[in-house]
Amino acid sequence: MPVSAKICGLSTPDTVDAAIRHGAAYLGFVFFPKSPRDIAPERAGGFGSPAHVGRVGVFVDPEEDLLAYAVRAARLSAVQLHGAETPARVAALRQRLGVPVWKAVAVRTRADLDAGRAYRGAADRLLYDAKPPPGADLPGGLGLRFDWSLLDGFDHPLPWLLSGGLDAASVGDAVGISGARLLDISSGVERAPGVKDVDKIATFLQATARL
Ligand SMILES: O=C(O)c1ccccc1N[C@@H]1O[C@H](COP(=O)(O)O)[C@@H](O)[C@H]1O
Repeated sequence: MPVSAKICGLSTPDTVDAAIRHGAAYLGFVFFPKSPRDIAPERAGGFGSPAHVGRVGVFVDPEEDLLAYAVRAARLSAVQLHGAETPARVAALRQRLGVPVWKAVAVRTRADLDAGRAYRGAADRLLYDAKPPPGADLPGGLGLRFDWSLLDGFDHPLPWLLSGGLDAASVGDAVGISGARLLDISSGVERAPGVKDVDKIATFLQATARL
């Protein structure tokens, strides 16, 4: 099975174009004012994309009105919830929004991975990301990794993707150790926080396509 990727935190036409041209399966847009990658829903909606490329909105404990508006304005095909959303809230939002919901699970230990089981029947997919340090400004997009070997042999409750500190140099090990078939990357294709780099996007997607 091929390995595919979501390029997250896009905010300019040239980087959206690079992600599409080099074969990203998903484009990610961050709707979180504290993030250097925050984008207005209407601006994200202005970026065209072919039907086979998904459009994922990243939110952190969002207000329902923002969510519903962003799904429409940015033409989202899925929503990624990266805060402390409970299984009940995830299930309710999934019903209300009518698009698949991905729930981020912050991982440092095996027990953290097990916490994702509570979202079976509520979320469509789990996204395993590194647990941020206490007091971090952001719950994701920090370029931090967790121990990928925790995923080796894990009995996943839902379809899943791997994120956290990926880059072109490490993606082979990340996939080999974790068994991931879908990856999510943000910092690893940037030249500064929030500034995506078209060459890094191309290199990462080319490295992923060779796996
Ligand atoms: O990218 C952000 O700014 C962000 C803000 C709030 C929640 C999640 C965010 N990004 C997600 O973080 C992971 C990992 O990113 P990185 O590759 O380690 O930089 C990824 O899932 C992004 O979707």
